[in-house]
Amino acid sequence: MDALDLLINRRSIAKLSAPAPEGTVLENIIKAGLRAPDHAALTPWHFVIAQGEGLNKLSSILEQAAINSGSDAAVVEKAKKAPFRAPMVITVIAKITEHEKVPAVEQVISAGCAVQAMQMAAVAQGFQGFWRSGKWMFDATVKQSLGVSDEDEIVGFLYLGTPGCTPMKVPERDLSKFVEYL
Ligand SMILES: Cc1cc2nc3c(=O)[nH]c(=O)nc-3n(C[C@H](O)[C@H](O)[C@H](O)COP(=O)(O)O)c2cc1C
Repeated sequence: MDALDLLINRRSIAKLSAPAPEGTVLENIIKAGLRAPDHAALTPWHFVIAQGEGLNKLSSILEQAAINSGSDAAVVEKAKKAPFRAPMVITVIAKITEHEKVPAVEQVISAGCAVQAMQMAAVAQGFQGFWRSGKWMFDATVKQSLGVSDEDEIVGFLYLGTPGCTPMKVPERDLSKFVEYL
């Protein structure tokens, strides 16, 4: 797939089914994440891959977080079901290192770039993805259960799988509304 075509025409797909990427394809996805721009070579990335039994574990973690936060039954049920929207969910974590020249926000941005790169690598290899967030990213139960320390940040849940529909048309955007020249 042509790189520019991928960057310009990519879409996210929420409807994802099995199979999930595996083997070399999955390795390429992780490698793409590890090529995110990285000020001072801090490598501020950690990936927790859930598939199969891992999805059940993630589901239990989200369910427990919803219960602990006093959510009503519908919210607990929604949290419990969330991971099963794809055959694989990769939780992407920004591992923050204190550094005099690289503030935490730069490291979070780098981890965000990793998510984008991983989604693109999935698409380039015939799979698809959807970057999700939500309040559980910031939840103490979720962070603790996934081994995320207080100073580190979950930047997203990257859902990956085989596209279950054709992507929607790319929105037409008027460049002049987004760009100006000094
Ligand atoms: C940090 C981040 C978090 C997101 N979280 C969600 C989410 O929780 N739910 C959702 O429907 N879309 C979320 N999105 C947006 C989708 O991933 C997707 O980009 C959007 O549906 C637009 O589709 P497109 O990528 O095909 O343009 C998030 C995007 C980013 C960058």
